[in-house]
Amino acid sequence: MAVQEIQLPLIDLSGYIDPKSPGDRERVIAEVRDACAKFGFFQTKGHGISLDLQKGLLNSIDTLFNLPKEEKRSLSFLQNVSRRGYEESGMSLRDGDKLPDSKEAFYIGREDPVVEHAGFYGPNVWPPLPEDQFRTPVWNYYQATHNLGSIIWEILLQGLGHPISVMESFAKKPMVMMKMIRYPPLAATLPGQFGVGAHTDFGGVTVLLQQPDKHGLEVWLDDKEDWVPVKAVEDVYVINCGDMIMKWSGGAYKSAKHRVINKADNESRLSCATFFHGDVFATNPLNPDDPVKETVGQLLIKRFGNQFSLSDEWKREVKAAA
Ligand SMILES: O=C(O)CCC(=O)C(=O)O
Ligand SMILES: [Fe+2]
Repeated sequence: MAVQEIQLPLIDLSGYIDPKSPGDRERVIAEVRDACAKFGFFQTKGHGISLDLQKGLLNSIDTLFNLPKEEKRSLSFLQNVSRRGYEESGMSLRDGDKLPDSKEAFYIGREDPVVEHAGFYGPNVWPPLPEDQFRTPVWNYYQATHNLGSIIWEILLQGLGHPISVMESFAKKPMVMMKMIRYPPLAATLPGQFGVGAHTDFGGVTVLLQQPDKHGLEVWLDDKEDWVPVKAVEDVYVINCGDMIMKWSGGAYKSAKHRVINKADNESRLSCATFFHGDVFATNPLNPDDPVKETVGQLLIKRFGNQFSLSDEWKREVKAAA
């Protein structure tokens, strides 16, 4: 089948970030709209995130996951009310999957000094590594992808005819979670086990960095009824829309199923996904007239409520604020 030759659109964002002539921005807005309508995914260059930041982040992820198992376990995200910290291999199992994900992950988010809204906002967990080896490069990178996520949201809003100003009320204090991931070599996974099993992303915009040449991501294309590999190319990001965007855009933008199988027998694979959701109490920015006033927080709880045993306090607060 020719399916292997299908490539996701590659969009140069510099036309939007740093337009050189009239019409550049409109062109990028149209390209992003078409890609998200057709695939829910695209690849991008000209995104404004320096290679130094990308390399610094990948080094930090490598250092983190090379810490002794016990040390990593002591940073468990299950002990943290804001779900920041370490997730061990084998802890994620989706309904319908036979085996849990082989990946291990580490989560950070907004750095809020105190826990608020029972855990939507709060401080991060930082591993006991020298600042210049972990916290500084990771935080700098987080801010850069936070910025890129916001730009993509802006573009998506304009693609449906809304002004950029909608972002002001949507993202005053946006929930932006970052997930650093390591996939074990293929030889170390069980037959039939995935790095990350087939899923759609929950929320808003996902900004994904794949370690260069460490292939493994596959996207489901409805019209081909097949999985399409997305090559891991240096300095090329993968952007995709989550379920919240699909719902809020009335299906104009797709949230596509994807999965990861590390293709390398003897080498691990690193990646990092930044999920730009929006303010916990924000409602639909893609259709401000939407009569359903469901908030980002409520949608998050609906999706993860059962999976992640959220505290009742959390659920009550978000309900009360609706
Ligand atoms: O590692 C990747 O390439 C994708 C990860 C992913 O889909 C996710 O964490 O939601
Ligand atoms: Fe995903």
